[in-house]
Formats: sequence, structure tokens, C-alpha cells
Amino acid sequence: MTRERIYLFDTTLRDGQQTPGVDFSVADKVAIAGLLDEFGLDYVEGGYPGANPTDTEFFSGKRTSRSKFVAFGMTKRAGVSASNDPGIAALLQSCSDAVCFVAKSWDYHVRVALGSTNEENLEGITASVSAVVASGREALVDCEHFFDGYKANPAYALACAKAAYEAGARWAVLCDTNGGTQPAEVRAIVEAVIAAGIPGGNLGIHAHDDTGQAVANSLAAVEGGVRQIQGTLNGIGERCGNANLTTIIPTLVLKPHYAKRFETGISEDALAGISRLSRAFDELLNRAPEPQAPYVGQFAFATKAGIHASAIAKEPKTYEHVPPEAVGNRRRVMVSDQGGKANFLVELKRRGIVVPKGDARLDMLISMVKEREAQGYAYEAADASFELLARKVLHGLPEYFSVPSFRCMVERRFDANGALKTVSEAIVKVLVDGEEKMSVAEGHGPVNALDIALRKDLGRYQSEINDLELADYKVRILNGGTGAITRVLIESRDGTGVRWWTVGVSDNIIDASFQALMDSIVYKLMKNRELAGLAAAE
Ligand SMILES: CC(=O)SCCNC(=O)CCNC(=O)[C@H](O)C(C)(C)COP(=O)(O)OP(=O)(O)OC[C@H]1O[C@@H](n2cnc3c(N)ncnc32)[C@H](O)[C@@H]1OP(=O)(O)O
Ligand SMILES: CC(=O)C(=O)O
Repeated sequence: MTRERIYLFDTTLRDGQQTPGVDFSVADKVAIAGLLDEFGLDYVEGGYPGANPTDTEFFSGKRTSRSKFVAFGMTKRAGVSASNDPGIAALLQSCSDAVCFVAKSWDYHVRVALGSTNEENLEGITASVSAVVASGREALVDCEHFFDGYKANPAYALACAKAAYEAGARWAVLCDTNGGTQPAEVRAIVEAVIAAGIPGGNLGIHAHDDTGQAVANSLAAVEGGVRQIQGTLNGIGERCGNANLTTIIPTLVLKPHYAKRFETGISEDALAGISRLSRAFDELLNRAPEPQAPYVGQFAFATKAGIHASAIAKEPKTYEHVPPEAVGNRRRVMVSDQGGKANFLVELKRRGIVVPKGDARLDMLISMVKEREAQGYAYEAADASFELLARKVLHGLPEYFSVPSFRCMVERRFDANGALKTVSEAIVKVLVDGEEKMSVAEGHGPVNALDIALRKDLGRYQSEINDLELADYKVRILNGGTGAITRVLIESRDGTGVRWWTVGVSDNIIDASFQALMDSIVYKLMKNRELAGLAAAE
């Protein structure tokens, strides 16, 4: 059976740019366009040339080699010809393969937002598309508010989409701009549009996630007959975001319901890079990846539950809807108070720690983890602290150094200029090879000062921790009041690019931070020895 082609259109660099807090530089856009192009998207929409200097500069060159490079802009204004409209001129001057117009398709918007007549709007669509087609480029029209418009005035919404199609637009894209339409409505309206004469092969869907249905709406539109899907990486976009391509693409490729009927431009090899793509994008945005994201999230194939872990150890398919490797992700079996022996054995084996199921030390480790979790530790979130604890209990771990005492001070005082200032200082005594070293440091806060002092002089280990950096610091108060128990989680990374999390728990936030900082350094020293093929004690 021949499969129909679904075309994938990425609008990360255009609608994604409308996300609060997201502001791409030209260099960011070049890098992201490169990632999308390499991944195999059919269309990469780069932005709005003429709207701002970044986008105009970005469109001064062609930024993709395989994907069609798309410039976005609005249809011409009423009262001017397409050839005299500065917006159209900027689009035609851009180095793009295709132009995607946004056009009103809800008569209410034409009246209120444009202040023009329905006829002027239709004429604007026809003239704008014709100008792009005459320039030899592909034209697309995002029919803004199509579904709301169709519900209010079906004949006019259809007339807008038809004006685009009949003027030669390759795609009329039906947009759920306000994101409130439900999947069954999307499907029924798409079917009505096709019945009215626009072939599904010329229709696209652009869905927003305001009711958490952007992915469902995109797939409902495919069921209805559209053959282009617009979306963004990790679902970024205006308000609640756009349809998430990192969810839609694996679904189309891996789920037989779609894969039997449709093909995309994404190969299975490329799909195995989608988790990396998603994380590289978050890295560029400097934001933490969403751990529960379908397919690509850190927890997408993670299990805490003992009953699940035991079955997964026998046969992974028991609790996995697709193999994690297919999307470049991995299985994680976590240790916590929700886990049994199976969780621990799988996790220990993955870390190269072999222990027989009947070993009494394993029971000791499990009860220690459960006891500590009851006090507030969270080992499923602190992989490195778990490994240190496991190695200590099962095989012993050398004490590379110890900290007999530390002191942190926070002082609020007037400085020499009479300005009120808060100063944090830490003094740490470290014992290395029997020699006591004392380090003093100032920091932005007491934890920062403690961290700097702790890592200032570790004797013969100092050169080994020079590339150690703290990447993230999270504090959680586990019960209320000023005497509350505090959990601190610290993410560390080093020059090899490896990241790890450590945990500390105490009724004192400095003490909890100290535990997590110590675990981070000890883990780094242990990891260095493993990499060098040395015994942990060397
Ligand atoms: C649903 C979507 O996501 S559509 C994409 C939205 N994205 C953006 O708006 C981001 C980029 N936009 C911008 O930088 C600016 O809005 C610009 C440069 C495009 C225009 O700026 P300005 O000329 O100052 O106009 P302004 O932003 O105040 O208002 C938009 C104008 O476009 C008109 N307009 C809106 N949609 C269309 C359309 N499809 N066709 C023709 N005109 C339109 C509006 O009526 C309004 O005109 P008015 O100034 O006569 O009232
Ligand atoms: C065009 C667009 O981004 C929308 O209608 O949502």
C-alpha cells in the first residue's frame, strides 16, 4: 500500500519567537535552522523579514540546504497594490524559498482588527499570493482564526481559504489561533473544507495549545485529511505554545496507526536523534528541559514503581509503548521508597555495580534508601548521591578528604561609602592526607561562599576539580515554618559535558547544601578515577 506524504513545517523561529522570554539572536537562529535542516523538516520558517533587524539580517542569506526556507509576513494592506506594499517588498527581497502569509479568515477580525471590508481582505489574499507566485516562489497562507471564523461564518472562512488556493498557494493552512477548538470540531471542519473543494493535499494545520490539545488537534486534522502539520520544537510558541513537533513526529513515525498510512521526511536514523535535538534546543534557550515531555523527556521511559521495574527487568515492552532507543532516549529504573529489589539491581548494574540478589548488603542499602527518603532525601532525582551511597554500603568508598569544620557568616553592614551591604563569608577546614588546610571565601550568599571555600584548596586533588561547575541549585522546603526540613538538590557538570545531581537534607539550609556540595566533589573524584581506569581508592 502506498503511503501518503505528510509535510512537516517548523515555526520555532517565527511563532516560537513569540514565546514570552524567548528572544533569538541571528547566531541562535542560524544554529537552530541548521539543526532543523539536518533533522529533515520539510519547511523551516525563519521569521518575519522587515519586522525587526534580526529577522531582516537572518533573511539576508539562505539558511537551510534541504528544508524549504520560509519567510513570514502579513497580506498586503487594503488601499495599496501588492507592488507598493512595503511588507510584501521585504518578503520578496528576502532570501527565501517560500513565503507564508498570515491572512484573516474570521469576518469579525476583518471588521475589528483590520478595519476593512470582507472583499478588501479577499482581494488582499489573492493579490499577495499572486505576487509571490509571480516571483517564482512557493506561497503558503496561514488562515488565521480559521476554526473560530468557520464557526461564526463558514462561507466567509471558506472563501478566504479558497482565495489562497485559487491564487496558487501551495498550502492553505487552517489555524486554531486562539487554541480553543476541540479535536472533534477540528476534524469535522477539515472534512467540510475538503468537501467544499480544497484538496487535503493542499491543506495544513497550525494548532495552539491553550486547552492542551495542540497535538491532538493536529492529529485530528490529519484524520480529517490535511497533509501538512505546523509546529515547534518542544512546543514553544505564543501563550501556551504551539503543537509540539517532538511529540508529533515520533507518533507519526512509530505508531502503526499513522505509519501504515503516512510517511514523513524523517528517517528512522534521524528520529533516533530527536531527544538530542530537543535537549540541544533547550540548551540554546538556556532553559531546563521538561523531564516529563513525551518521548524526549528524561522521565519519558523512567519508572519508580517496584512492580513495574520487576517486569521491565524481565521484558522492557511490559511497560514501554515504544523502545526508548527509537527516539534516542533511554530507560531509567529509579531507586526510591517506591521501588523493590528489581529497581536497585537494574540501576546498580547500569552503573557497573554487581551485587547478588540475595546479598544482605543489598537489603541494607534498600532499607537505608527508604529510611533516608522518609527523612526527605530524593534519590531518584540525585543519581550521583545514590551511587556514592551504594558504593559505600556495598563495596566501601575511600575518604579522599574530610571537612572537620566549616563556618558561614552573613553580615549586614554599612560599607566605607555609607551604603548598606550584605556580605557572606565562609571558612572551611579540609583534611587531606593528614594535612589540615583552611580556606576563606566571600560569595553572593552563604552557600556560594561555602562552595568557593570548599573548592579552594583540596591539596593533591585540586587540579582534578578545576573543571567542576555547579549548573543548578534547587531548594525545597519539605514542611512549613522556619524550623522546616530543607532539601537541596545540586546539579554539577565538568569539562567532559557529564552532569550529575546530588542531594542534602537538613533542618539547616547551609548544612543541606554542604552535604550536596560534598557529594558533588566526591562523585567527581570517583568519576575521574573510573575514567582513568583506576581503583576508586587511588
Ligand atoms: C497569529 C500570529 O501569530 S500572526 C503573527 C504575529 N506576529 C507578529 O506580529 C510579530 C511581528 N510583528 C511586528 O513586528 C509588527 O506587528 C509589524 C512590524 C509586522 C507591524 O508593525 P506596525 O506597522 O507598527 O503595526 P502594528 O503591529 O501596530 O499593527 C498591526 C497592523 O497590521 C494589520 N494587519 C494584521 N494582520 C494583517 C493581515 N493579515 N493583512 C494585512 N494587515 C494586517 C493590522 O490591522 C494593524 O494595522 P493598523 O496599524 O493599520 O492598525
Ligand atoms: C499564523 C499563526 O501563527 C496563528 O494563526 O496562530
